[in-house]
Amino acid sequence: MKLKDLLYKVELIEIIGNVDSEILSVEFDSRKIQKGTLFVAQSGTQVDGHDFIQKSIESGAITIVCERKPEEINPNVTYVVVANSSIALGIIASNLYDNPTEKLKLIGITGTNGKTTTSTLTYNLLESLGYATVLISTIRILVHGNEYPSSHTTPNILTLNKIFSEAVQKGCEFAVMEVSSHGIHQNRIAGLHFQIGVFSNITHDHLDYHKTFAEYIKAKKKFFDELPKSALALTNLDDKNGVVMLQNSAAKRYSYALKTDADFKAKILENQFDGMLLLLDGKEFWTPLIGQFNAYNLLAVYSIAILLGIDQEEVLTHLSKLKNVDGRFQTFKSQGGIVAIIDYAHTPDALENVLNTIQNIRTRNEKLITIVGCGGDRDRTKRPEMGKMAARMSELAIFTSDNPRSEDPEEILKEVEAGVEPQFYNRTLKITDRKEAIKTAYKMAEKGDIILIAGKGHETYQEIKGVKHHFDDLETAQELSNQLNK
Ligand SMILES: CC(=O)N[C@H]1[C@@H](OP(=O)(O)OP(=O)(O)OC[C@H]2O[C@@H](n3ccc(=O)[nH]c3=O)[C@H](O)[C@@H]2O)O[C@H](CO)[C@@H](O)[C@@H]1O[C@H](C)C(=O)N[C@@H](C)C(=O)N[C@H](CCC(=O)O)C(=O)O
Ligand SMILES: Nc1ncnc2c1ncn2[C@@H]1O[C@H](COP(=O)(O)OP(=O)(O)OP(=O)(O)O)[C@@H](O)[C@H]1O
Ligand SMILES: N[C@H](CCC[C@H](N)C(=O)O)C(=O)O
Ligand SMILES: [Mg+2]
Repeated sequence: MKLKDLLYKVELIEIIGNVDSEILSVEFDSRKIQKGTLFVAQSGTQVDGHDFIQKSIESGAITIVCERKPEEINPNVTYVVVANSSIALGIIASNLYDNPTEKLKLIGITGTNGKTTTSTLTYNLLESLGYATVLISTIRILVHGNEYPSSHTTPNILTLNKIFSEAVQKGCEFAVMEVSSHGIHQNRIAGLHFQIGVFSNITHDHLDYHKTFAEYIKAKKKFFDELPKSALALTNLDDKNGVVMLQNSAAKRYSYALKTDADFKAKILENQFDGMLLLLDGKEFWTPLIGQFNAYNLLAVYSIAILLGIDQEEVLTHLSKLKNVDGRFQTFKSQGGIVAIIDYAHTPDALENVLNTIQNIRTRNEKLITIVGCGGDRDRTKRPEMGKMAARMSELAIFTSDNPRSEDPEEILKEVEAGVEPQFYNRTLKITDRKEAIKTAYKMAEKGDIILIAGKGHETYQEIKGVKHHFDDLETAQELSNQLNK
């Protein structure tokens, strides 16, 4: 594509050189440059891409998009100076792939918890209704059933446009994606054309990155601030920040809630281990999904479908057939009658929600054993909070490793244990090896007891010092319960 076509709608400060050159590829990483590449230099959390401009030219870059021109100008290279490189990259990426999101109805879901669940359920609903759809999620990327590798909750903007463009070619009509706060803050969604923006909730997470809760809220709010007038914005009014999120949005506003008046409402009539009976927008509705948080997720999915103009009866019929998302309150009953619950709760709020859900359903004639840990190189302030919740709300809490990454697992666990209230000290154990922790839980459990294995959900690895070792909570629970005849 010609450089001038790629730069259409990019806010330019200065151009040095020829804009008629033919660009063969676009990259933001100097290590991936080939001949004829346009390199976008952007500053990051570790290094500044501007420091790699020279290297990228040596590797074949013929155009540099940057915020500051280098001191030395190469006469064979075109320099495009912009105010913000990552926003420019978003617009260039859209142009490169012929603006695919203008041809799709794109739904973006943001919030601390519930993004994967809500986006996956929305994808499953739309597909079951017969609409070809794209899903971009933490667990998987699906283009009308075809799976692509997924490494981030919100991939980079080049990958996103590439996938959306393939989706358009395959005839997809809808796209649903998770929008993470990192993604918003780093402009990984710049230039995308959203039809609906959804806010689920905001609680404690990622303060290592955003520093303060106010900055974290600001990052999420930016998504709604930037939605166009033609878009719809849907918020959860039961969340303290549900109103604030949309207050500066030009989009048409809608709301959902369980506890207050809203455009879309639901009420839990029955909540059991095998499902829930809901009153959804005035209609009784049975779902195999469990727990209040899933009532929110289902209500959000229902609202999205209605806002997309799909018939209510059809939506309810297909919605009631949707099953749990992998690793989200996934239950496994062993031959000895012990119930394991595998859940991705990795924030204090999610852990509290899951424990509350279990408390509301259990008979209390049984023990609840919670196995939990906290990730390394992630928000450390979550650790004592999660330790406190697990010990307070279970008969036994076993603290164990959850992707220690570059950190010492023992040190992470000390920070988790530090949150335990003194009256509950005798309810906790520390078993650093996750498999040993699960084994101990099964050894101590009897028929009818519940083991909550939290934090890793669908993950199939344990990341230690840069190496991902195979580890799967569900698989391990199945294997050990069998081995122990439990
Ligand atoms: C903290 C963070 O989000 N980092 C992301 C960010 O990297 P960065 O800003 O650190 O990049 P950097 O290394 O400083 O480099 C700056 C620039 O120089 C370029 N560079 C760098 C080196 C070089 O030799 N040449 C070169 O050109 C880089 O390509 C980049 O453009 O931009 C990269 C490219 O898009 C991401 O891969 C990377 O994700 C890292 C791996 C990551 O772990 N991110 C997590 C925290 C994340 O994004 N998580 C959220 C979900 C969180 C949640 O809600 O639970 C997600 O959306 O997945
Ligand atoms: N609507 C919700 N409100 C609060 N907690 C929820 C909600 N939905 C799910 N959870 C809890 O949070 C965990 C993570 O859910 P999910 O993966 O859907 O969230 P996410 O926002 O995609 O997370 P991530 O940011 O890590 O991608 C679940 O395992 C469950 O414990
Ligand atoms: N998207 C989240 C997932 C955390 C999952 C937990 N298992 C961990 O590794 O901390 C993150 O990267 O912070
Ligand atoms: Mg997710």
